[in-house]
Amino acid sequence: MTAVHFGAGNIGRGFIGLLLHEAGHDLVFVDVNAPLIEALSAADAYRVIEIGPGGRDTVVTGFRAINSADDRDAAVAAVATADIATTAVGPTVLRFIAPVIADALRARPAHLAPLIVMACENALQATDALRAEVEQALGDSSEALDRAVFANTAVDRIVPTADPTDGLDVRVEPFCEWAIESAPFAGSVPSIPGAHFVDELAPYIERKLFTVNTGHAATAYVGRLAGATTVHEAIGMPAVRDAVDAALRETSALLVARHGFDAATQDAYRETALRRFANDALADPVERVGRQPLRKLSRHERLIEPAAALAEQGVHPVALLEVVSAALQFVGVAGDPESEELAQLLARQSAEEIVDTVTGLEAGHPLRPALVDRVAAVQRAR
Ligand SMILES: NC(=O)c1ccc[n+]([C@@H]2O[C@H](COP(=O)([O-])OP(=O)(O)OC[C@H]3O[C@@H](n4cnc5c(N)ncnc54)[C@H](O)[C@@H]3O)[C@@H](O)[C@H]2O)c1
Ligand SMILES: O=P(O)(O)OC[C@@H](O)[C@@H](O)[C@H](O)[C@H](O)CO
Repeated sequence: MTAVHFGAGNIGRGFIGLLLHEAGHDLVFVDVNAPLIEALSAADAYRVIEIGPGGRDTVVTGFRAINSADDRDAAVAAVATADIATTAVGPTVLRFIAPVIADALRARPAHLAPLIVMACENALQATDALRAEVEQALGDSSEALDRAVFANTAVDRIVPTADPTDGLDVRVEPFCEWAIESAPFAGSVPSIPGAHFVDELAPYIERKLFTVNTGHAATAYVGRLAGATTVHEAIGMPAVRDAVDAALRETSALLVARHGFDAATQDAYRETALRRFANDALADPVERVGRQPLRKLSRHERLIEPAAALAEQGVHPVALLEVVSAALQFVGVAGDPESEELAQLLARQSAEEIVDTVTGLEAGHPLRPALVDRVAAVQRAR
């Protein structure tokens, strides 16, 4: 069995690659980072090191690596005969992966079972988004889509920015969860012991995105303004913790109402997330967790989506709006082009325009007046 994984970064090596290896797959990592591909090609093993209470080490073997920027044909050929193709490249990169998968489906031998495609990104319905890009890339040959099964997933494991001295080894938190929707497999789900299959993914991905990622983003944005450099340092500051806790109580109320979670179970899930953020062994920089503020402030992401849904129910999401204000101040971050773009937008556009271009919130939406006020206040303070 062979699995091709796009994106040999933190989650690629430290989570998805590991679980597919443990499921018995030979791995093919596809990436565009030349030094990383060279290092993987020269190695026959790397370690996944769990840091924090209960952590263990695992060795991953049985992989090869392809630089799709240099040898696109090799990437297409690998996917064309693989059993599984996964991605962990970031939601904004999926459109660059799609043409490779499209060409692989065109070339896929007819006798092979459908390719299982799963995007493992922090976004709602990321695999559906990838499928739409693949369909567009296929153009007139869209019948080739039948040679694949597309399944949405929710992935959860904090993997901080790699320490350059670790080489290919990856430091990860002990916790992990990979939920995969079962419906696309029509009763014949693949064997991935580290993952679990669920009838309906929406409750899982929304709970994860609007608890772990909303809380993480809140910790990073509010913490950075308070002078913290890491997530654990930030969550250790009482004022930051209160702000994060308040935002997560708002999203918890939404999740309980929307998906019928037991309130006590959601409370425990929220507390677990806060404990995970406090893992000082991770030393996770606030810049990694806050990265790409424009993506994180977009309409269906971890801040605006729950705030908008609450406003639609007549609830004023005051704590989430505090986090949005902090996110709007994630400017001047070296190596993050979205941080620079945000600064430019704040300088050049009106508050109304920024709400349109950054958050995409509809005209007449009940959250809009408060959001415009928040943007204007951040602009005035600059
Ligand atoms: N790190 C975490 O804690 C974590 C946890 C859960 C989910 N995620 C999600 O996983 C995804 C990846 O995050 P990460 O932290 O591993 O990022 P990362 O930057 O460590 O890895 C991304 C990799 O994708 C590669 N890449 C970029 N463009 C590519 C292309 N066109 N083709 C192939 N590879 C390409 C990069 O070179 C990089 O190696 C994101 O969607 C993120 O939200 C991350
Ligand atoms: O990867 P992002 O940029 O969407 O979000 C940053 C972090 O919140 C995220 O990577 C978490 O560490 C992860 O989602 C935990 O499962």
